[in-house]
Amino acid sequence: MNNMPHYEEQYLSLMRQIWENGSVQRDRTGVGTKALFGATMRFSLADDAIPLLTTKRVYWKTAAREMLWFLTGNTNIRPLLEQKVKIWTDWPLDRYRRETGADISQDDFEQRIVEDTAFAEKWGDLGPVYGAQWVNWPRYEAAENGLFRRAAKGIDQVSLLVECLKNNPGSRRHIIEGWNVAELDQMALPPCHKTYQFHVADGVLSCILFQRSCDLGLGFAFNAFSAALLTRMLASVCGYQAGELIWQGGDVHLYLNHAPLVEEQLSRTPSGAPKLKLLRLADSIFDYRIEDFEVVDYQPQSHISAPVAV
Ligand SMILES: Nc1nc(=O)c2c([nH]1)NC[C@@H]1CN(c3ccc(C(=O)N[C@@H](CCC(=O)O)C(=O)O)cc3)CN21
Ligand SMILES: O=c1ccn([C@H]2C[C@H](O)[C@@H](COP(=O)(O)O)O2)c(=O)[nH]1
Repeated sequence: MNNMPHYEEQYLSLMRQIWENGSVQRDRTGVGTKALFGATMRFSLADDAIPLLTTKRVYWKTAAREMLWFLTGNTNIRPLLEQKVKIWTDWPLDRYRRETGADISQDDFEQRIVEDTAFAEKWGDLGPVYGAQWVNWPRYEAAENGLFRRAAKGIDQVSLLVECLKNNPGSRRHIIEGWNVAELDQMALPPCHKTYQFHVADGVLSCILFQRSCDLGLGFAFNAFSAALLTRMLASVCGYQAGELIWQGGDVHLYLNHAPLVEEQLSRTPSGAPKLKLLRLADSIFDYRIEDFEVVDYQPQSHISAPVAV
């Protein structure tokens, strides 16, 4: 064993700092948070290292399925539910209950989305969130009489990024941006992990993720894993090694009703060095499948459940 602090110590010390010194905020959800503004964590991605939390089990396949769904450009929760991924159900369900007054259970709502195509189209869409902006950022072109119309195909930031990483590695413009100001009001939630910037140095690809708002108890574990996975997929299709994930948070918070999670997690000690294996080199960033990913040497402590603030 070496004497380097475990990568997860950064996470636990940020959690402790927020819990002890964060400012109490009345937030949008009404739950209330303790928050701190501005934080950075750095995680190595070299030699298949992956920033998975070890002080609780993280269902990384859920996060990987979500990332693959972003890359398809789909914004409907139906393909997620078909894979039993339920992390986005609360928002459409909330809207359905509000707009119809129906008293439907989450299970029944999810089943209806999977079985009824028309229902899924009407009630399962999140609006132009991540995937829509990543691979189909809307463009407008001049039409008759000085009017404009939406072009059939939007801008595929992901494909452009791959080309740019391969052909112009020294660029300082390797960015995927989710914050489309003109469409924020149509989104179920404005993007949290809003800006990804990549950097190539000596054949090594690194990523900075800027996350404007971070639910440190629940969302972070997914966001860090997903960003690392995206970096690994990009490195692989571009022929680079993966270097580092630098995570930067704006409003980083702990929901006040996460006290049991926070206290339990802060009592635990991180251990081990999980690795993410990409089992196949895909032809394109869009060709990866969940079966292509394997995590080894991951022996986390038990899962800690916590309520999600809607
Ligand atoms: N308050 C809040 N926190 C979030 O992290 C979050 C949102 N809202 N809204 C949009 C998405 C949805 N995300 C979510 C939602 C739920 C879980 C969650 O419940 N995770 C559990 C179980 C995961 C599973 O079933 O696989 C966990 O313990 O990690 C995680 C991320 C991330 N985002
Ligand atoms: O990927 C995600 C998505 C969402 N979150 C969290 C951060 C906040 O707690 C809420 C979003 O609420 P806003 O009022 O829009 O900030 O969801 C996350 O951590 N990661």
